[in-house]
Amino acid sequence: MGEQSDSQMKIEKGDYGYVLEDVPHLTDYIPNLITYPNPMRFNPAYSVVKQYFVDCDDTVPERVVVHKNDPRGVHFRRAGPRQNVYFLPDEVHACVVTCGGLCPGLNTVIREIVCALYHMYGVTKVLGIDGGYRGFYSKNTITLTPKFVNDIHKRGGTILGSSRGGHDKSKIVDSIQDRGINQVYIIGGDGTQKGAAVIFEEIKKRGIKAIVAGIPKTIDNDIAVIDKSFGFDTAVEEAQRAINAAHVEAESAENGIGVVKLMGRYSGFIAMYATLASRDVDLCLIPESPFFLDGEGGLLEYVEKRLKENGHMVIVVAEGAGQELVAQCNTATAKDASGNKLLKDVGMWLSDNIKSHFASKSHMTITLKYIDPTYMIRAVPSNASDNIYCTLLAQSCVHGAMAGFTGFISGLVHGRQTYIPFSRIVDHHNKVVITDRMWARVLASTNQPSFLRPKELMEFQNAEEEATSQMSQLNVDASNSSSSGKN
Ligand SMILES: Nc1ncnc2c1ncn2[C@@H]1O[C@H](COP(=O)(O)OP(=O)(O)O)[C@@H](O)[C@H]1O
Ligand SMILES: O=P(O)(O)OC[C@H]1O[C@](O)(COP(=O)(O)O)[C@@H](O)[C@@H]1O
Ligand SMILES: [Mg+2]
Repeated sequence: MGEQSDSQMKIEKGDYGYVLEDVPHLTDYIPNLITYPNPMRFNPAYSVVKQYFVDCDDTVPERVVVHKNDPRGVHFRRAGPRQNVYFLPDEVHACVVTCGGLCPGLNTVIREIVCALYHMYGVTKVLGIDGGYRGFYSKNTITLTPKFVNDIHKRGGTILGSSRGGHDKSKIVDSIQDRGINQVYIIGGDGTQKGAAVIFEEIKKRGIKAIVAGIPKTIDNDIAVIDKSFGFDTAVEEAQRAINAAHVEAESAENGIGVVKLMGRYSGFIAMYATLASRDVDLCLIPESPFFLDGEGGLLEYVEKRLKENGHMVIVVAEGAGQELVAQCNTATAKDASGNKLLKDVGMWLSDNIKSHFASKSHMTITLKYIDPTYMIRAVPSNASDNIYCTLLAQSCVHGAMAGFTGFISGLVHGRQTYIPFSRIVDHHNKVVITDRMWARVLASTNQPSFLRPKELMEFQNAEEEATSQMSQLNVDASNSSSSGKN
């Protein structure tokens, strides 16, 4: 664990500032590989589709809102089946592993990888790795067939099990080599994909003809570049049940307060979208937006005001919100087996603080109910729209592997399936931008104060401006260095 991959970015430049951030291919390190016609050509379901195969030059832009004279900017390779493949069906020995925290849709992704391999490419050797990365070297494998995975998308969790920690590069690659595995499908979040990048580098170093392909997973929806992560829709939907319960409890008591804690370690996407969807929330707290409790303009003043106005209120708090405040009264820090910081329970802390604030106010008795549905949300099966999304991600991943691409994740960019290099998603977390329109919509819907003093607001706006200008500069640089044409 904790190793860095040393993968060099594969960049191709074109006219008008066009940049392709490409993904590695088996032929980068194994020359003269034989190709075969894609077996889908002979599949009655797909052979009727006009232009079913993706043109090898198709790419997808990272930015779609542009000005007239902007350079064309960064692009990713479009995912999908290719005319030719680098594996014969009988030659493929695939495996699937799930790592990190649970997320709705894991089973659907497993199911669809197995079914795509079997039904689209005629592959019949697919193994499940039991219990995350450590399962490669410490557990027996599970044979995966379409029959075995037939119903699993209706269940939450992962039939393969998952874990944190246990990433031992040499043991994992030894196991891949010893078993003759040549397609490794790795489903997991940023930590998992860092581990996948390390495995890819080692496989390349050993010169093995084996693909490493990732499917990004996190319920927090904070993976960079992609439109959204699978399971996020389901999580937002499921969060409504908790918010509804909090609202019912709050409404039924005099000065009732319902507090709901939702997941979001570094980002408040679930809290933000669940709040916007619900319309019953009066206060939404996320890690990206600082707040304070006491004094003028503080959270407790707002709670008091809202109760006086409305007689009840609902608060949604993301687990990573206000951690610096919680840490002031509880400084112990611990990490999980993967090295992620373990968070303090902000929901409990907030509830205690609200209760003790009102305990000293005899004229205002409150009833506060704290609901922590986090693991209940994570454990549900994916909803219909996530099921379709998981299917497309899994199929794209299999197409990419059969076409010989490796060291990539499949992800949706502006509604198109793409192949993205590991390095683009592991070094950066998406965050809610609190100077953006979406957060403004939340503030408008809850009517909560922003808790930002003018100086803090200026700092946020400046940071945002700087990030935007850095992005523009990157595009100008890309444009300048490629103005001489393709290289
Ligand atoms: N920098 C890293 N290098 C190699 N493996 C890592 C790295 N970070 C995390 N991992 C491994 O990835 C797996 C999942 O990581 P974790 O952070 O728990 O979840 P997630 O993938 O959801 O972010 C664990 O088995 C962990 O050991
Ligand atoms: O209790 P666990 O299993 O460590 O999971 C808690 C964490 O998992 C998450 O749901 C998602 O994290 P990962 O994407 O890294 O798995 C976080 O929101 C949460 O902090
Ligand atoms: Mg993570």
